[in-house]
Amino acid sequence: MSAKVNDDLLTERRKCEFNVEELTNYLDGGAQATQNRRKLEDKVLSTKGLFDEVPEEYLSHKEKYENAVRKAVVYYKAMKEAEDPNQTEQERANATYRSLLHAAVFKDNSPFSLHLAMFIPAILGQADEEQKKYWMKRASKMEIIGTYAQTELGHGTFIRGLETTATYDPKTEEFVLHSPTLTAYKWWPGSLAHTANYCVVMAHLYINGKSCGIQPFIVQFRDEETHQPLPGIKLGEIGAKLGFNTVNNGFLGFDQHRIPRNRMLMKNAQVLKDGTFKRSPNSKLTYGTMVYVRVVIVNGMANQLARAVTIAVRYSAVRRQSELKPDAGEPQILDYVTQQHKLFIGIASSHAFTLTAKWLTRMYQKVTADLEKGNLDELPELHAIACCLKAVTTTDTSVLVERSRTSCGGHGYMLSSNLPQIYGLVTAACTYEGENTVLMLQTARSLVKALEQAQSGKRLSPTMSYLSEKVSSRLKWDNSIDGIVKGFRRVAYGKVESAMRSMRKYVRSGLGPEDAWNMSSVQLVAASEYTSISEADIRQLQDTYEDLLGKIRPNAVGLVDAFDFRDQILNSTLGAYDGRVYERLMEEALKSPLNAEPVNQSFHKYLKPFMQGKL
Ligand SMILES: CCCCCCCCCCCCCCCCCCCCCC(=O)SCCNC(=O)CCNC(=O)[C@H](O)C(C)(C)COP(=O)(O)OP(=O)(O)OC[C@H]1O[C@@H](n2cnc3c(N)ncnc32)[C@H](O)[C@@H]1OP(=O)(O)O
Ligand SMILES: Cc1cc2nc3c(=O)[nH]c(=O)nc-3n(C[C@H](O)[C@H](O)[C@H](O)COP(=O)(O)OP(=O)(O)OC[C@H]3O[C@@H](n4cnc5c(N)ncnc54)[C@H](O)[C@@H]3O)c2cc1C
Repeated sequence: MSAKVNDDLLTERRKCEFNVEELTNYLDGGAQATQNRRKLEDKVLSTKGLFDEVPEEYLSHKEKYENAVRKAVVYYKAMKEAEDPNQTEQERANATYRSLLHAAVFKDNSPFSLHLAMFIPAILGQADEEQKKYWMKRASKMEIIGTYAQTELGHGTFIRGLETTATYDPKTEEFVLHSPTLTAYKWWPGSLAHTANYCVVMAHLYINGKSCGIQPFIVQFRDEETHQPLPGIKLGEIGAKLGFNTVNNGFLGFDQHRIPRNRMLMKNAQVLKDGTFKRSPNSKLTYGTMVYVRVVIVNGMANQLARAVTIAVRYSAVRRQSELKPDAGEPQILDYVTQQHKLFIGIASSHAFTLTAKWLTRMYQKVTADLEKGNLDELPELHAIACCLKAVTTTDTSVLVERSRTSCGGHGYMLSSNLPQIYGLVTAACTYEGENTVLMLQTARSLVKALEQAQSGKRLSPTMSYLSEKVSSRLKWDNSIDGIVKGFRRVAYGKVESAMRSMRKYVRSGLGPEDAWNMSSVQLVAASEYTSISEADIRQLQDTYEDLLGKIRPNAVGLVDAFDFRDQILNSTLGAYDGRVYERLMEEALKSPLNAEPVNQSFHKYLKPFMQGKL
C-alpha cells in the first residue's frame, strides 16, 4: 500500500495559520529542548525488541505480563543508553514526560511504573540522609525493584484506618510486621505481585503497646537470587482489571515478619534503639509521597489528553460522513460544529493543564525547599491545591478522552484505535492517589476555613484571596478574559458560601459539625451555582464560543501536530500523521488470530452439530 499522506490532511496543513514548530518548541521549553527530545526518541525507538510482534490485546493475561516485563527491561536499558550526560536530570525527565515515550512500548503501562513513580520518590522524601544514600544507590540502578504498599483490602482512603501493624521489639531492635485480619492485607500496589522484591510499606507503629501513628518502612519481601517470597510473607496478584493489566498489582500479607530497626524511613519521625519515639514536626509529612505524585499526575493528564485529541482530530479530518448541504458531497466530520465542540475543548484543556502543571510544580518545589529549612507554613495550601488539581484534571481528562473516543464513531471502539486503552489509563487516575471526591472534600475543608478567616477580617494567601473580595450581589458581566475570570471567582465564592450557609443551618437545627459536614458534602463538592450570571450573559458567551470554534477550525490539525507525537507513541490506527486510517484498520484486523485460518475449529466442534440437530 502506498505511504501517501491523505489529501484532506495535506489541505488542513496548508490551511494552518500559525507556525506549528514554534508551538512545539513552546511546549518543550525551547527549540533546543525539542531537538533533544526528538534525539532521545530517535535513539530509543530504534531499539530492537522494543515492540510487539503480536498486538498486546491478543495475548492472555499471563502472556501480557511476561511480555511487558520483557519490554520493560529492554526499554529501561535503552533509556539509560540514550541518556545525554550534558543534560540535567530535570531536562531528561521533562523530555521523557513530554514525549510519552513509554506509550510507544506499552499500550497499557509498565510493570516498573511504581518503582519510578513512587518507590524512588518515597525514599527521597521519607528516608534520612544515610538511608537515602544506601537505598538510592541500589534503587536508581534497579538492582532492587520496589513499590509503594499503602492501600489494604479494607482501607484505601482512610489512611489512619490501616490495620497492618509494625510493633517495635527493643530486645532485638526489630520491627515485627503483621496483618492481623484479612482486611489488613495490602491490596493494589503495582509491581507487587511478581515484579518487585522490595516495597515501602505504610504500617501502624506500636511501641510498648502505644500507637505512634502510620509510618513508612522499607521491606524486602522476595529473595534477591531466587525471587521466592521470604518467610512470613503471603503474596499474589489481584486479578484482571479495566486497565493497568500489565502493572502487576498485587496483595501482600505479613505473618510476624521481622525487619531491622533501620528499615523504618526516619526522615520525619524516628525510633531510637531503646524504643524512644521522636515525633515528626507534622504527622502529615508521612503523606508527602502522595502529594508529589498528585502533582506529577496533572502533567501526565495534559499529555495523555493531548494524545487522545491528536488521534481524534486527525481522524475527524480524514473521515467524511453524511451531508451538510445538498449535492456538496460528504463533509469532513470536523466541519460539524458539534464535533468541534467535542474536540477543541480537549485541545484547550490539555494546554491549560500543561500550564497549570508547570505552576503547580514550581509551587511544589518551593514548598519542598521550605520544608527542608523547617518552614511548614505553606504545606496545607499545597495539599489543598494538589488535591483539587489532581481531582479536576483526572475527572476532566477521563470525560474528554471518552468524548474523543466516541467522536470517532465505531472505529473509536476498536482497541487498535488505542482510545479505549488511553481511557483505561486516565480513568484509573480518578481513583488512585486519592479518590477524587475525597480529595475535593479535602480542598473544600480548607476553602471553608479560608472563608471563615476572610469573614473575620484575616488576610488570605493569593490563591484564596478571591474569598475576601467584596462581592456585589449583581455581577456586571463582561466577556473579556478578565471578566470571565471574575465571573468564575464569583461562582467559586458563591459555592463555598452556600455550602457554609447550609452547614450552619444544619448545626442550628441541632446536628453536630461532622453530620452537618456530611449533609452539605454534595454542595461542598459541586454546589449549585449561586451565580448572578443572567440568561443574556450566557447567550453572549455562547456566541463568542461558537465564533471561537470557527477560528480554531482551520488550525485544528496544526494544533494537534504541534503536540508532536510520533506515530509509534500514538500507537493508533486512526491517528497516524499520514491519515491512512482505512488501510491501517484493515492491516490491524488481519492480525487477529481468528483470521489465521478460514474455518475455525469451533465450526466442526459445535456449530455444525448444533445446526444439523446432532448436539
Ligand atoms: C527513566 C525515567 C522514567 C520516568 C517515568 C516516571 C513515572 C511517570 C509518571 C507519570 C504520571 C502518572 C503516574 C503513573 C503511574 C502511577 C501509578 C499508580 C500509582 C497509584 C498509587 C496509589 O494510589 S498509592 C495510595 C494513595 N492513597 C491515597 O491517596 C489515600 C488518600 N487519603 C489521604 O490522603 C488521607 O487519608 C486524607 C484523605 C488526606 C485524610 O487524611 P487524615 O484522615 O489523616 O486527615 P484529616 O482528613 O483528618 O485532616 C487532618 C488535617 O490534615 C491535613 N492534611 C491531610 N493530608 C495532608 C497532606 N498530605 N499534607 C498536608 N496536610 C494534610 C488536612 O488538610 C487537615 O487539616 P486541618 O485540620 O487544618 O483542616
Ligand atoms: C489502578 C490502581 C492502581 C493503584 N495502585 C496503588 C499502589 O500502587 N499502591 C497503593 O497503596 N494503592 C494503590 N491503589 C489504591 C488506591 O490508592 C485506592 O483505591 C484509592 O486511594 C481509593 O481508596 P478505596 O479503594 O479505599 O476507595 P473508597 O474510599 O472505599 O471509596 C469508595 C467510595 O466511598 C467514597 N468515600 C470514601 N471516603 C469518603 C469520605 N470521607 N467522604 C465522602 N466519600 C467517601 C468515595 O468517594 C467512593 O465513592 C491503586 C488503585 C488503582 C485503581
